[in-house]
Amino acid sequence: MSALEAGDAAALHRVLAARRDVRTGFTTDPVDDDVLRRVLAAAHTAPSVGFSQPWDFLVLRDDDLRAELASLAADQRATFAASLPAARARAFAGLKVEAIREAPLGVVVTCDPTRGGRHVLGRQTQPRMAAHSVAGAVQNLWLAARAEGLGVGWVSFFRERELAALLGERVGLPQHLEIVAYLCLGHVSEFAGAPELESAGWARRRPLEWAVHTDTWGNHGGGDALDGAIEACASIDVTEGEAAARERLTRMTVPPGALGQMAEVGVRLSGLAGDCPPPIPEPAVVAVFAGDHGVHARGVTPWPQEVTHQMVANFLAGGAAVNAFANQVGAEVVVVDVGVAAELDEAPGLLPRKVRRGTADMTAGPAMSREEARAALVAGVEVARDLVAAGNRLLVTGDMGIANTTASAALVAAFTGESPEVVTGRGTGVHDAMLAHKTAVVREALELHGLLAPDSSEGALRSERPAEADPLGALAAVGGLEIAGIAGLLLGGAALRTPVVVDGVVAGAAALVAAALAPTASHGWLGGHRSVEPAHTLSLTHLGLEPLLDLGLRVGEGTGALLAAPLVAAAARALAEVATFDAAGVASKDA
Ligand SMILES: O=C(O)c1ccc[n+]([C@@H]2O[C@H](COP(=O)([O-])O)[C@@H](O)[C@H]2O)c1
Ligand SMILES: Cc1cc2nc[nH]c2cc1C
Repeated sequence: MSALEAGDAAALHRVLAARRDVRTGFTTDPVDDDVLRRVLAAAHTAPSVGFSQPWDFLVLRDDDLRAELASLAADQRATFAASLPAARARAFAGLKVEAIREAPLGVVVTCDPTRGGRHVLGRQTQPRMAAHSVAGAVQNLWLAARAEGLGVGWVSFFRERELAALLGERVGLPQHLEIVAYLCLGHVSEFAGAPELESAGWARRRPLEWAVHTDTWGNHGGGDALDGAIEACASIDVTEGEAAARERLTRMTVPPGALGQMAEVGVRLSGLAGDCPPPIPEPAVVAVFAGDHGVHARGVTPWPQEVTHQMVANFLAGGAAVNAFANQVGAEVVVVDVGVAAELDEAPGLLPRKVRRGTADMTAGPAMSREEARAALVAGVEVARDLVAAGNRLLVTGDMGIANTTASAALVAAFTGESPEVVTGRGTGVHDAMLAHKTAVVREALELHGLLAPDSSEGALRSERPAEADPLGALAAVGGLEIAGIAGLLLGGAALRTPVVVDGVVAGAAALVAAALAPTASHGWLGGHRSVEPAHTLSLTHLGLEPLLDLGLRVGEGTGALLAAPLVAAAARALAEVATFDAAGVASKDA
């Protein structure tokens, strides 16, 4: 008998679903004092650490003061806008982030971290519980306001101490208080059906399943993120979208076939989307997966292993080739540490997902365990999910890992059946003697793990490909953590019907692993460029991917794929924007 009446429970869920963070559409209608009191009373019933009730509510009506607050927020808005990649900045320009002047009331919700003295139950171990309690009060306020038909917008475009100082000066706000929320509150012309940021395409709602872990972290009800991605890839059916694109291409005001490879990219994007025109694949983000390699000890590269983490620092500081190219094409750069040997300091843009500190030497045993290979794949799928939920519509693979062209060559040999002599390349620029040694090391590793195709010395494409039967085993034996992460990104992107641009030889090796795990996933991938590494061309051919660019690049990091990103977007735009012969009144050619 303790549950609410069915109607009351349903009403509660309706309020939860109908609550919006409101930034547009406030009206000038005054808020009735009784209504405001009910809303604040709801906030005051929130749970709090040790029943300390650390909140206070400062109700602001003064127009001049609110105008000053709005100008503080405008400064922070400008700072944020200046930090954004071009495509994001364009989208942000159309978003409203506060209604400080338009809403008739401002409510500053504070937290007194000292309230109750020394012995607040539960706060001595977790001091942040005081502020968390205040956030609970804000949520109560928000829901009660919605039930009363009042809109609330929580504005965080403030530097907290700057806001506190201004409020201290103007209205006597005590300076020992923390400011948890500035809320715009008032009547609204309507409540939107979905969050404004979702409707604007800024971000997407994450499915509940991704957020729920049962018994073990990562178990989302019968499987992990990799299982989920592989299952979702199995249902990719490109037939309708491709057919619609091919049909539209025949009616577009260009001579038949004149769009060349751009048409094929448009067809591919439409196939993946199941629709034509496909969504414009912007904004783009490059995820640079970084890891070290035990095989480095065998002298397969002229560079010291520390260059991996030094280059990661360079990416995060914005000083690498990937940053320059990302700036040029308006993409974001994130770095994912799946296996760098060094400990990395926290930094904006760094996703710490270390599975282990570098792999082991693949010529002495497996580079990693199957569990570790799987964990890095899962990390890649989860990075794809997070980046897509954050609003990205094009994923670009990137890699950093000294000695990873050795691991990539070994994987490409194992998946294509080609010989070590054919697949092994010069990587960062090894000289002839080192190339011969590197090739021998690749052969040794493949032999040790039973991954060498029986007749692979002859160099032709082999029918017997030992890795196909056990892709995870091959990845664990001769792969790399960043290669596994990229394979996960490729699967995660395809699973979400979000195209992924494949970079150089390392991404090519990862794509072979991913395609062996989920063959239909490759419908979601585009060949960004052709690297000079021989293993790259072999993997692209094997996967049926036609590279968009051939610039003689061998940088890695995602550089070549980034340069191709605008071409991918242009292919989608052509399908959306090029008029048909009928619509434009252009005569089609005589039969
Ligand atoms: O992308 C490519 O095709 C490519 C070709 C040669 C080298 N690389 C990069 O160079 C590093 C590995 O080279 P190496 O010689 O140490 O194996 C690694 O960080 C890769 O991103 C990348
Ligand atoms: C300098 C340098 C930059 C790189 N970027 C990707 N791999 C790299 C390897 C080296 C050595």
